Amino acid sequence: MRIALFGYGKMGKMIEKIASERGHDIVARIDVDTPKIDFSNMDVAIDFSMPDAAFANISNCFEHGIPVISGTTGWLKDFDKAVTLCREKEGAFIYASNFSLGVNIFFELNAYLAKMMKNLDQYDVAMEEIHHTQKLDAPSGTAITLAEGIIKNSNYDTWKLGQGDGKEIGITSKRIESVPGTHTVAYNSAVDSIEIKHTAHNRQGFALGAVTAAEWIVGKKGVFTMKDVLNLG
Ligand SMILES: NC(=O)C1=CN([C@@H]2O[C@H](COP(=O)(O)OP(=O)(O)OC[C@H]3O[C@@H](n4cnc5c(N)ncnc54)[C@H](OP(=O)(O)O)[C@@H]3O)[C@@H](O)[C@H]2O)C=CC1
Ligand SMILES: O=C(O)C1=N[C@H](C(=O)O)C[C@H](O)C1
Repeated sequence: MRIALFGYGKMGKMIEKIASERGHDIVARIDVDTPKIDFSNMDVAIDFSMPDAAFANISNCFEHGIPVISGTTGWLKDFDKAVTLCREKEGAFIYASNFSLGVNIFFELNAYLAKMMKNLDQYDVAMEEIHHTQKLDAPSGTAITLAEGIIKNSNYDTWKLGQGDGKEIGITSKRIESVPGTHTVAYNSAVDSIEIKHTAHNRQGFALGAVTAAEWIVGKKGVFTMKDVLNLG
């Protein structure tokens, strides 16, 4: 498969390594100053760039009929526009705030736990995410997906950065040198706490998930999620 990388930073380089090990060709490494992109020479695009760049990259690929795997976080204000354009152009699209198998299992666990806790008013939920100091967005995309999973399955109706209040899920974002990504969801009462936690040990899981999604999407049309790719739930 011929893969174009939009964004060739920490994730772009890890994806190149995993994709090459799986026998794929990296045909383009696109950065902010790439003068001209040859869309005729790629089967799929994988975008791990920057919040301000993602939507333009994704739109450009749809305009040229290229399926897109999108891992960049912090651009979701434009997500609905991307979905509409994908459908208009009969393209193919997967966005995931987190491509790792472990986090996608964690998303399911989070939804299940939220359902169990729904009517137990003595517990308040709180979330913490920890990432490396170069991360541009807060809270993390994964924390937002976890909050959405709780909102869908509980009486909480929104989230906010910092301390939550009543029906708000409070999310604490910490930035610590070189942490790949740690997420904790805690239900706290006066007598105990229940916590679920996912810890990424490195970036390989994210990259493998993105390459797996790219392998899966070629030849398909539509807007999909990692649940479709991984056959979860
Ligand atoms: N969904 C998931 O599973 C995961 C998502 N992420 C997300 O992926 C994104 C990238 O992460 P990471 O690789 O760590 O970040 P990096 O900062 O290491 O890499 C981002 C790269 O994008 C480049 N870039 C800037 N503008 C453009 C543009 N217009 N087009 C293409 N590339 C551009 C940057 O170049 P330059 O430095 O020259 O500006 C840089 O090389 C983040 O949003 C992060 O949150 C990260 C891990 C997992
Ligand atoms: O920026 C990162 O590094 C990561 N970003 C994603 C997010 O915002 O959730 C996924 C992962 O946690 C690493």
